Amino acid sequence: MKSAIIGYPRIGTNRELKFQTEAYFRKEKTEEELKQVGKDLRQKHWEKERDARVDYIPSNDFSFYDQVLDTAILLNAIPNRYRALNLSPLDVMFAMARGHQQGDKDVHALPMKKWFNTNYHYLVPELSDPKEIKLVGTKPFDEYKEAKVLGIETKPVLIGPFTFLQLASYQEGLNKNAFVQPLIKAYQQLLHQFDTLGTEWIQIDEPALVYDLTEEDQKLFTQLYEEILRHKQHVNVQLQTYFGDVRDVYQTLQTLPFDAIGLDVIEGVYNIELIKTYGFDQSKVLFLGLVNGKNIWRNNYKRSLDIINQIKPHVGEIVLSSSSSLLHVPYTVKSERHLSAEYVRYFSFAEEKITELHELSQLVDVTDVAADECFINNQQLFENARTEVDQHVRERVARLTSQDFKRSPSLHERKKRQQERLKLPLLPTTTIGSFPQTADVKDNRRDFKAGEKTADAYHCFNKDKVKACIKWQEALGLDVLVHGEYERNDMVEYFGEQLNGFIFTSHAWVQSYGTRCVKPPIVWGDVSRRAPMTVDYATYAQSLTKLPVKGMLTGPITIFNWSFPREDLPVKATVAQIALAIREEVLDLEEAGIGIIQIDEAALREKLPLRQSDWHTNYLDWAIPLFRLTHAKVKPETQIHTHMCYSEFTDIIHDIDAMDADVITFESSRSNLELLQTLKAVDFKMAVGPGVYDIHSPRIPSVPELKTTIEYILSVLPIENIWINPDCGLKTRGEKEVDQSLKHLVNAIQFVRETIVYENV
Ligand SMILES: Nc1nc2c(c(=O)[nH]1)N[C@@H](CNc1ccc(C(=O)N[C@@H](CCC(=O)N[C@@H](CCC(=O)N[C@@H](CCC(=O)O)C(=O)O)C(=O)O)C(=O)O)cc1)CN2
Ligand code: MET
Ligand SMILES: [Zn+2]
Repeated sequence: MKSAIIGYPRIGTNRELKFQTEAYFRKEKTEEELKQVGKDLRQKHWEKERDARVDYIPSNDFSFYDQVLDTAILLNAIPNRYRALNLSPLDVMFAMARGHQQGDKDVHALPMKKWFNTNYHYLVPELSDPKEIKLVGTKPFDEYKEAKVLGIETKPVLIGPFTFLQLASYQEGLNKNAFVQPLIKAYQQLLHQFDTLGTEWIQIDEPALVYDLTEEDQKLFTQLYEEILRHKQHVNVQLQTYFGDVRDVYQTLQTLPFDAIGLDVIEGVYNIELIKTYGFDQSKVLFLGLVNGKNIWRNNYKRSLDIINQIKPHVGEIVLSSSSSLLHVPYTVKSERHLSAEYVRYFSFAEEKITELHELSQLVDVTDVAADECFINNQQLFENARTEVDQHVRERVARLTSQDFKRSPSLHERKKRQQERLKLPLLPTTTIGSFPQTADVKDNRRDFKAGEKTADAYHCFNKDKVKACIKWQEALGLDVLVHGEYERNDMVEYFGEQLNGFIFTSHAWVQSYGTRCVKPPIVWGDVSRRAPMTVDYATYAQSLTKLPVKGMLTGPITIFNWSFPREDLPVKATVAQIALAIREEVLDLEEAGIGIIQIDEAALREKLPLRQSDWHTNYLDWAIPLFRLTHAKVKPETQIHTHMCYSEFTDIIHDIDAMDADVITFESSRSNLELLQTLKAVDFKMAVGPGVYDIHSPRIPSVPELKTTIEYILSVLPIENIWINPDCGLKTRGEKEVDQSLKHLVNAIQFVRETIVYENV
């Protein structure tokens, strides 16, 4: 059997691409130098895959920022405001990704959204003129040729037109339909050009097929591919899906003239049923995704061989594949020099996964598998239960009763008591928690972790930062302060490092967006709290000021969703354990006199099942109560905040309300505050802080634009329910940017407050 992968990570084993790109942003590297870094990385990856004997090696899976943005540019979907900047193509791309502000030029970045149910973010293409949509780029051809020169035949990867249309945004008055014909033409040309190049295979990714599809969606999909494939000649076309099953179009896929279909049988377990029930066109190749592209555990060869054997009778040729792109896992366990071998042998990152694929593809053809050394070694990992059980934690979870999940008194009553205690002004201003993680902050942590600095010196430095941060916020005139999160490498990893049951890595970076990466901790065993995790810094910060300082925690759903989960325990069981640990922390903060506690659930929306029928039963029905578990026992006068990064929760607004926090802040500036109308429509009760500017871009918002935003918010929601804040934490920004942006924010709010007072006289 042959093997394939859908895509490989691209940030570099040591995040070379991140560091070089950021250096380019700072103008310390030239365009040529940056392009060379990309070229070297591509070569390294192709050679690695070739040496691991991957039969179908992807190309065009590389990107300097994001593959959806690349696709938009390939198809000429570049809004005029970016063209008008008169920048080089590379800088136009970065302007679309990050915004651009220089002299009198000032454009926002495109909106950024979650890539399906992952922590990766893509830029939302903006479609405004069907006449403009055409194949203008050459990236897929260039990278194919680049590999060819190295003697490597690759399979170029493209995002398909159906997914592209589903993910794009449309100018008023336009919708998908207007863009169907130009897209068909562009993809026909793509195929034709690959024919000319003699390319053997291309892979067209259509992950949007795993959503619930309406009849109209299904028609659109069929129409697109009937036309695109009508004049297909030499190049073989593989239609690739991932992150779920394709129940709505399974039979359509069989009848369309694809040469291969790629199905994920990890998240899309139901695909196995579909194959067994409806069969599989024998003239097509099945790319069978059974090495998990999103988790980091070794593949269980016995289970994989079982799946292959179940499917084999129904299918012609099978190629073994990853279940998704390997973009979502780190590079290699070889970089983990500090983790004990006892752990490491259970892990498989991208490099190990391509080896697993090769081993599996060999094992399929072995007659006596049970006697095969490679198989035996693999099975040893799965024979004995891996972890000990923490009986104490399991009992605590089992003993929870409905009272543990219910906060009283009512929100309305709490609001009065909290206002008596906090005495906040109208339209209170605050920030989301983190302040810039400048080089000195990171160096301090690096020195400490490398053993070059004592714990005392490490914390001393951080406390000085906290002190300066409090003074800074007081000078700015903010109302509710934060300590700045200087002691945290990341809002999830920090807690992972301190909780029993988690292990953490030193180099296992995964791209989150652009040059930003995360190092998700790994859930190894049962989770519990060893000791208070945040109380020291919180009380220290509060001791420096009379203004309230928010205690800052990450919620259990987000800690879980941004970790690599264990697979031997139901998800909700692990989340319940984390929730108990966070509850202890919440109560300790309250006990220490912290009056406002923020429990971030930035990732709540992310793992909402892709199919609506699963939303409640598989997720919200336990996730929302487990959030309440963390704060249900606090006093009425303790104010609970939560924060969410991605505000697409119109559909689940009642579930958000049921979290029963007192205040929620959320990202909204890149999505034009669309959520506000929903909040108004459902008479949302919690106080809300809709982010008034986008912190993911270095662009500084002006006072007039902030005023306009605030006035708009005031026109929709009741004034006594509104908080004013940026849309997320400030850790990725520079100090100067933050200072200016927050000055503008305070300036704008002072003006608005004065006009309101004036109008009310
Ligand atoms: N887990 C998670 N997911 C999230 C978010 C988030 O905050 N956390 N936010 C949303 C947006 N995504 C984001 C993801 C990453 C970052 C981010 O800033 N990441 C940092 C890394 C943060 C970190 O863990 N830093 C470490 C490591 C620092 C470091 O770079 N160390 C060097 C050595 C020091 C040096 O010389 O630079 C190294 O390891 O090589 C630390 O501070 O300790 C980055 O990519 O730059 C921001 C937003 C959605 N998903
Ligand atoms: C990604 S959500 C971030 C929340 C966190 N408190 C911060 O400000 O960084
Ligand atoms: Zn956020």
